[in-house]
Amino acid sequence: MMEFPENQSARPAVDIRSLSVDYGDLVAVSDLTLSIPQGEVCGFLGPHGAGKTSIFKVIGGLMKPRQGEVLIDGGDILGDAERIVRVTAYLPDLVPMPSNLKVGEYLETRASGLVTEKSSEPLERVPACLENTGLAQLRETCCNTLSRGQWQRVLIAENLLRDPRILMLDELASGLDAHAREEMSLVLNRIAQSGITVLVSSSVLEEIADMCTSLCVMKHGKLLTFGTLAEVREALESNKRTITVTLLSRLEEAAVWLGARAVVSDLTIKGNQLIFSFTGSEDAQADLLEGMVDLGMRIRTYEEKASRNATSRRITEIDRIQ
Ligand SMILES: Nc1ncnc2c1ncn2[C@@H]1O[C@H](COP(=O)(O)OP(=O)(O)OP(=O)(O)O)[C@@H](O)[C@H]1O
Repeated sequence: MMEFPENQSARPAVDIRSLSVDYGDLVAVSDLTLSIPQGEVCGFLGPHGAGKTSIFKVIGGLMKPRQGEVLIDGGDILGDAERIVRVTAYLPDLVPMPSNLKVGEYLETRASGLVTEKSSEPLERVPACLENTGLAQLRETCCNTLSRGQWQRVLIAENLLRDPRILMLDELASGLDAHAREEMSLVLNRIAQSGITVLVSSSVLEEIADMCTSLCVMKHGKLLTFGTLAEVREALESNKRTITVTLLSRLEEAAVWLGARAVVSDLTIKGNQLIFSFTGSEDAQADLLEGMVDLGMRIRTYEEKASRNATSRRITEIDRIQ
């Protein structure tokens, strides 16, 4: 039988396998497996503490995981510091602005400091990076007069100087208005179309929904769901139900315990009732009830309702999983 060469385009750009990240006893990321195709703008969505930054730091070589692999274009990068520097770029949240440099000067200064195989390369890339981030008109503008969105784009341009394969942007869209988000969306999609895979993190779906081609929803270090916006919406909403538990005692304690479960969201206390949304399998729901009983909670009633109008819900309501 004739053998075909390996299909390069079918290979994921980022292949995360069984990744776990700890800080001492605290598990920040738990057994995460995820494949992201090339050219995606993939949003990592989850509440604070979900593990998003930890994943970016591992991929960017800033910390080592307890276990797992991260394959970029098919090769594991975690043991190869040189390759990590070559193929990944990580832009953390809140990078201060330089006071007195113009945008062009700033990028040229940063490019001159970069060591690559050909030292002239990053400098030569400055005009293209300005163009790709929609900053060509702002080349002569002082950095300290830029809006937050414009400054973020300068930082993206800076990260593109090294021509990475993966660009990771932590909390990129926080504090941007609708117009700035729209500009950012155009820039990120242009970068993705050039073959660079873009990973963006946020705790608010609305901030990144329009700029992402796929979403990875996380909570407590675990992957809840991964897919396109429409798929993620459907998965979350079709599986979501509202549970009302009436307790005879230990209401506050039960609320804290339930609030820490990845499958529970929107928890409210009303009289002696706990009302919350549940997103998970039937087994997970049975486990939850068993856990409450094991903890000694005295349950008088337990009622479940499917979420109403699931398909007509607005995108912003997915935020409630957080
Ligand atoms: N340096 C650290 N030392 C100890 N624990 C840490 C450290 N950094 C993060 N953590 C903990 O690891 C967990 C995951 O944090 P991480 O920053 O990865 O989440 P995140 O989803 O990016 O949150 P945020 O949106 O707040 O940045 C949290 O419980 C956090 O408190």
